[in-house]
Amino acid sequence: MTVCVPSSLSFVASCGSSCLNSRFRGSTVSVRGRSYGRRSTFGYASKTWLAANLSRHRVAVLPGDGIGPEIMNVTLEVLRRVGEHFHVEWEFAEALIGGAAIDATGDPLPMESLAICRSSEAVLLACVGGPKWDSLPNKQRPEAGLLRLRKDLEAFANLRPVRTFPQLLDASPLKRDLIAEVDLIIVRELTSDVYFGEPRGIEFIPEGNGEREAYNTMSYRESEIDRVAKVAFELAMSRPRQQLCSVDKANVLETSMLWRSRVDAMAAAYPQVQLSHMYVDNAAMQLVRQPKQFDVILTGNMFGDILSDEASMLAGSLGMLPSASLGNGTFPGIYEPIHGSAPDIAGQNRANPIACILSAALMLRYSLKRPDVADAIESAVSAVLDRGYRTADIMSHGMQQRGCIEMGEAIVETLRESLRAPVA
Ligand SMILES: NC(=O)c1ccc[n+]([C@@H]2O[C@H](COP(=O)([O-])OP(=O)(O)OC[C@H]3O[C@@H](n4cnc5c(N)ncnc54)[C@H](O)[C@@H]3O)[C@@H](O)[C@H]2O)c1
Ligand SMILES: CC(C)[C@H](C(=O)O)[C@@H](O)C(=O)O
Ligand SMILES: [Mg+2]
Repeated sequence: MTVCVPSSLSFVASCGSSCLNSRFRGSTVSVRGRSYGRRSTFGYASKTWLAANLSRHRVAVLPGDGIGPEIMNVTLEVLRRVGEHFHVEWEFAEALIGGAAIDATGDPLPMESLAICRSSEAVLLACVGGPKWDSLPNKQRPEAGLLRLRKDLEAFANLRPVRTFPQLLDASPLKRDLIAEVDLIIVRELTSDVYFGEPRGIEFIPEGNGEREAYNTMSYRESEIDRVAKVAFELAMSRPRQQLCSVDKANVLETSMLWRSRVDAMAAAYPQVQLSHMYVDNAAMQLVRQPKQFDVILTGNMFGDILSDEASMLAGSLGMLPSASLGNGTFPGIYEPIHGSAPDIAGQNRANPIACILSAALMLRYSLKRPDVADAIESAVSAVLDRGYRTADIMSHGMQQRGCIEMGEAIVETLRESLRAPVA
């Protein structure tokens, strides 16, 4: 099976293609009788050069709820800036999801949104949910729209990289030495487990004097375990340490027992990978005791959800962690920060847009095959942190606090400065 993961890794992936843009309509300019291509901020490029180097990408943009529109606006500005420099023409196809979609259509994932996502090369999503919709029946909640999107696009492998920025070591409540140079990645299964298992429900117990019982089903098929385990093994192969820790609860749960046996069986095909297993309760503790012991962590949907929020504190904040949700290449990948809609700070210009911006960088790297552009964005984020700019969630002594918009402007400005030279 082909798995849709970074082309920079040692195996092939197909996540939608970048296409040469024959429709580009930039103005041409004439200098001393010679006709040149479109004048960019940075200089002139020949028509032939432009024809060969222009790319046009259609991206579904789903701002969602709460801080979603704020961080998405900033992220799109960053993409526009790098687009100008690298001659990437964007088609941002905006679509509704979550509470915003419920308010407009009654459905957290309208058919039209799904069609827009399916017809795009990648999906860039901010976050969904909020107290306004918390009392709706489960299937009508904003979160149900997100889960349906992941399932419909068969995005079964959710990659959640956790890297500490050296500039943010004091932003974490954990000790500097403990978190310096953490570089791990959680591969979270995303379309099965107790999130999707049937039966599920809340019912009155027969003869229970009005008492209700709620139940969910944790289930995994072998094929579901195998396909995500393969992603994790391949990823581990591509990394210098080549270590894989599979996290489960195989001392109690049948799903985990099956999980462990399938992962063990696959290990024979990857002799270079050093495989270990860990129970999830121990893994939660080890992540804060000695996070540098981890390289690639493979785990199920619910354990991965919880462990990744915990791991975000290694990087200083939930507002720092991006993610990529990938399938086998049939459908576009979904790129989303791991955090939620942060209703407590929504509408206050206090959100950290970096997780969303870094998710856009992952999109460029994985789906759009533009690691050069992704690098530029990641470097600009790092440079802005070097300058001491911080949103409230990563603020520490002596740094300069900025709002969401100002943080975005600083990143765009940094890109403007660092990308001054024309593309050769
Ligand atoms: N992928 C998603 O869309 C997603 C993920 C998690 C939660 N949710 C939903 O979001 C809503 C709120 O859930 P929650 O409060 O448990 O989790 P949350 O992630 O929204 O917020 C948890 C805490 O982290 C802070 N935070 C999160 N992102 C931040 C950012 N970018 N910058 C600064 N601070 C940030 C929040 O202010 C809050 O204090 C719920 O409706 C939940 O279902 C959605
Ligand atoms: C909102 C919710 C459905 C979602 C999840 O549990 O997958 C979120 O917590 C996440 O981590 O993306
Ligand atoms: Mg979560």
